[in-house]
Amino acid sequence: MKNTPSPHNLHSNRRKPISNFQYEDANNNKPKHQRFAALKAAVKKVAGVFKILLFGQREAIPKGAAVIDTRTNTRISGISSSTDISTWSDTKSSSKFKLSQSNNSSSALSGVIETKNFSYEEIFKATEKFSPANKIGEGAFGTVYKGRLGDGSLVAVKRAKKATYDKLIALEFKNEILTLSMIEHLNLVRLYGYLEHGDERIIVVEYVGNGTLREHLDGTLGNGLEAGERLDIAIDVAHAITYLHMYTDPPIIHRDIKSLNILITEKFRAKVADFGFARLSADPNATHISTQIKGTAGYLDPEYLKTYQLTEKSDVYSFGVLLVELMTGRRPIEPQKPANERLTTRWAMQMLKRGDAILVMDPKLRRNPASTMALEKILMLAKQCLAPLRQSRPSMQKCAEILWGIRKDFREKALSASSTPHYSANFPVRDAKKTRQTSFGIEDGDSYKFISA
Ligand SMILES: Nc1ncnc2c1ncn2[C@@H]1O[C@H](COP(=O)(O)OP(=O)(O)OP(=O)(O)O)[C@@H](O)[C@H]1O
Repeated sequence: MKNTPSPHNLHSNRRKPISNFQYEDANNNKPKHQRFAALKAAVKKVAGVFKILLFGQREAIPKGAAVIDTRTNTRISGISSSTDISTWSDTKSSSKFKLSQSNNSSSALSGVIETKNFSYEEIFKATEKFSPANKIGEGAFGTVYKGRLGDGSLVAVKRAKKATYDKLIALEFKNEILTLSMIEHLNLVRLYGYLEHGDERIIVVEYVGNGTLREHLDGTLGNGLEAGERLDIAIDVAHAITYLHMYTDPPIIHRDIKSLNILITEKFRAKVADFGFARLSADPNATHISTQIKGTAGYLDPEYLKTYQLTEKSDVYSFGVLLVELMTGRRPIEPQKPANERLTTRWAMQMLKRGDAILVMDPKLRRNPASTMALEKILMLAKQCLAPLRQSRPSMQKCAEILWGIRKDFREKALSASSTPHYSANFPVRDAKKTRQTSFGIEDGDSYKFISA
């Protein structure tokens, strides 16, 4: 085994929760000037943590980092002048492949998180010989297993299909690894390592243990998501995509934002997964002309479909579809519904225009002034994201800001309503059925409290 960091080591530099900042109490007995210095340091620290929370843990990846695109004939596409598949050293004989820089081959690829080259034995052991009992999912890429590494950490092991292993899968595999290796953010699934060995292609990522957003919306998992939780999930996803668009260099376009690719933590927060289709753009100002379209039906930006030009605003469009999913609980395309309801976004937008937004609200959501207000405002944001012209769509950062405002109003309304006698708000409450604290939807550590303050 190589002397590379374990997943535990990789996390060793993780921030401390803000609740650890006990500066006021701890410094009460100190002289005034010391208290002031401590206060100043703490304020600086909090500001730093705020930046990290909002924008992820990494500084921007330096220019010149490897650029990759996928070229396929079926699912993936996107050939552009700025992409360069040759940045991969794809040696079949090697049990692993290397990352190299497109512009600067002299130095290691900085801005790329350290990952581990797992051995086949390690993975075999971690998944108990790829036991069907450990299978947690299946996608176009292959099968996903839950695994436990030697140090006890839980991981998700994505094993490419062998039967259909071809250039397409190879490109998707490399694309996902390269993209994941450049990002580190609380709301993005983290890469631990990979393995390329013979005809095996395996990606090892952080295990996120509470299913996909789609499963929660369908009710096949959990007890249903409340309005506050849906709002938190929307904000988490907005943060993740903002980070991809604005705080990585080159910017990353995810290209497959959908409820199936949003993983939910035990504390009902969201992590964006599945970077098989992601596009790294070397020049954010360049117009990328794809020869083929990639993405998922129902989420695809109509302007991208029409012009083959891919920009960050295609993710914004898909995010708009996701917002409608979150509010209605429905999938983007519902073939079983009456004709006027089959395209969920069109139906929802028509109802919003008519002033009947309440009619599209997920029947699983409790109706009260706070949730109906949030519904209307979120649908109004979705409408902007779904604008036919990409210039009219907001940036992901703007989406996040609007959502913060909605969450603030939602909380205030819910709090004032809950203090009214005989009023049964769904928020904040201790939900006995779910035995989870839904107060403010803040469950993933105190850090979230700070962000929303
Ligand atoms: N990190 C993870 N933690 C827990 N479960 C996961 C994880 N990654 C994937 N899964 C599960 O496996 C399923 C398939 O994963 P994923 O969508 O990444 O595979 P894929 O082959 O890349 O899919 P796609 O068809 O979208 O390309 C997910 O829907 C989810 O249920």
